[in-house]
Amino acid sequence: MFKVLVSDPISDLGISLLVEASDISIDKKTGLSEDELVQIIGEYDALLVRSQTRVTERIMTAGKQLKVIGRAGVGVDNIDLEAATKRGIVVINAPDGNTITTCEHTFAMMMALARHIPQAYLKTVGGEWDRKSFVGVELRNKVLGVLGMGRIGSEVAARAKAFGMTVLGYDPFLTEERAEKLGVKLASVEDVVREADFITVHTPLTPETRHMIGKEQFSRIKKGVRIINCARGGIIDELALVEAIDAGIVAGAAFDVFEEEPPTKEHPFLSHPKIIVTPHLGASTVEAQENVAIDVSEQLLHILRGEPYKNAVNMPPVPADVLSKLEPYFPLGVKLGSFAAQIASGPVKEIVVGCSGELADVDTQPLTRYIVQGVLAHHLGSDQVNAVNSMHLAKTRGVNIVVNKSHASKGFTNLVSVTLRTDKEERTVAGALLNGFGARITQIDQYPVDVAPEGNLLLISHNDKPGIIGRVGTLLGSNDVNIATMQVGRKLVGGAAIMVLGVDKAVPKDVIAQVADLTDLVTAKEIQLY
Ligand SMILES: NC(=O)C1=CN([C@@H]2O[C@H](COP(=O)(O)OP(=O)(O)OC[C@H]3O[C@@H](n4cnc5c(N)ncnc54)[C@H](O)[C@@H]3O)[C@@H](O)[C@H]2O)C=CC1
Ligand SMILES: O=C(O)C(=O)COP(=O)(O)O
Repeated sequence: MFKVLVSDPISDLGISLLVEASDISIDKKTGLSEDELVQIIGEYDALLVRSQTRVTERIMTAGKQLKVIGRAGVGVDNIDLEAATKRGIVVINAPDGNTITTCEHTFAMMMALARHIPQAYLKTVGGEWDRKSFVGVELRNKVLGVLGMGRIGSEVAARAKAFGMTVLGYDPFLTEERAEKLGVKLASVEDVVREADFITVHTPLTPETRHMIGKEQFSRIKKGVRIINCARGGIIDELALVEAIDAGIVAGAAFDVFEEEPPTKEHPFLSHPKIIVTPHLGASTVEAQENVAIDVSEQLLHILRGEPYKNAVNMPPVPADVLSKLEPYFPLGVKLGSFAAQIASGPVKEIVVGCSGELADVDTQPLTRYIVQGVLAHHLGSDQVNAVNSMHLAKTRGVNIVVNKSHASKGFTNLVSVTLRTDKEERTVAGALLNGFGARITQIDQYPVDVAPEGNLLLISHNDKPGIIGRVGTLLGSNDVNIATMQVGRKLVGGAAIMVLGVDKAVPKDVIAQVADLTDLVTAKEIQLY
């Protein structure tokens, strides 16, 4: 008998599959503190949650029998994935079941914002008949900027067209062809900021999306814009938004999510007349809750019964014999993928994986999964992509995967390479495991290098002229950026060259811009590999 603990409000109908299963017993205990969960989790094989329960490492350590954590929804930012993976606990989510519901909530918020419905309601039920203060705006003929064109963003775009809106879409995976299919104009964040009358965000919260609309964007944003966030708190800088509204730049905002949930009573959104809020209700419909609970219950049963399953967010199942040969290459694969994703500009259309040397005789499919994970995680968020779901995600986003194998490995026992083909360019990174030295990046584009793939790196392309290294070093030094390692690569004396610097901390954006402005510098890009 497997014991399942449901610790958040989850649809009864959705989990009827579990309730009726003869090998499952279910306990529902919602609203427990971490201490209370730690006390009881030891007897359970599975934990079923939404976003309220924070599944911490402490809870997992106490969950000695815990085999699976099911998230009835999309975001798994409330679950410590690393801790789960370390313990072999499979984390599954239900990414498709609440798409439409959240999209519809976005429209509810957009229309409530355009027509001041919450504010007008409050006055009316308070006994006032105020028809002057709440003159709204139409959606028709307005420009809607959608940042994040995944499941929810694409549905929002489709419905916006029915309202007669022009849709500008931005997503690192949005190609010209897909944009055309969706009837959306492919745009940059900058285009959206400058042109949109309404902006809605539908990305995960990642280091890249955090404050993607912040102080800097508000300084250029179209006057009178209205902003909606039904994705994750923190994508829009909350304080900068309040300032922009108070300065008369932004006309209003509608937020379902907060940087800290629940927000404190003093949170400026809660008393602002131009900001409307809901308490993370995006996924809260009868239908969505049934859908996500059914999805996650089905998978949970498969996992507990040892059957194949989908949508595992964390655990890569690799056969033992293959694992022993390939495992050392998995971290290198993720880092090569991530490195390539960080240097390539434009939506990725194709990932070409090269495995040469002894690896040519091994089933390298699991390694490919890790490389694709590295590429996709840079944009989709490292909590959403893993070696189990990376190929599926690449497929659903129309990214083609090609694998080339060869016994010739340029003097290395094994060489792994990743080439990304985007709308704009083709970029290659290769690496190997060197005896006694560990993982190394051995090639960037056409240049041979020897770089440890870790920490903060600065990739500079420049003209091979005397003095350039000194100028870069002086500029970084004067900005308190310490250079730990340096590699220079070139094909021809005096020709195009690259420099890869390992630096002790993240380099501020303005310093990178100054580096890029140096004489004989072509580009400067920071790469983070963790
Ligand atoms: N308010 C609520 O109750 C709910 C919130 N959500 C949240 O909504 C968000 C979107 O969910 P889905 O559409 O299902 O996810 P998805 O994974 O299908 O779409 C996210 C998209 O964001 C894109 N993206 C990543 N970085 C980006 C960047 N820097 N700029 C622009 N786009 C970027 C990705 O390429 C991807 O296409 C997630 O954060 C999810 O947790 C989802 C359901 C309910
Ligand atoms: O699915 C998601 O990402 C959500 O944010 C929904 O959260 P919830 O299940 O309503 O607590």
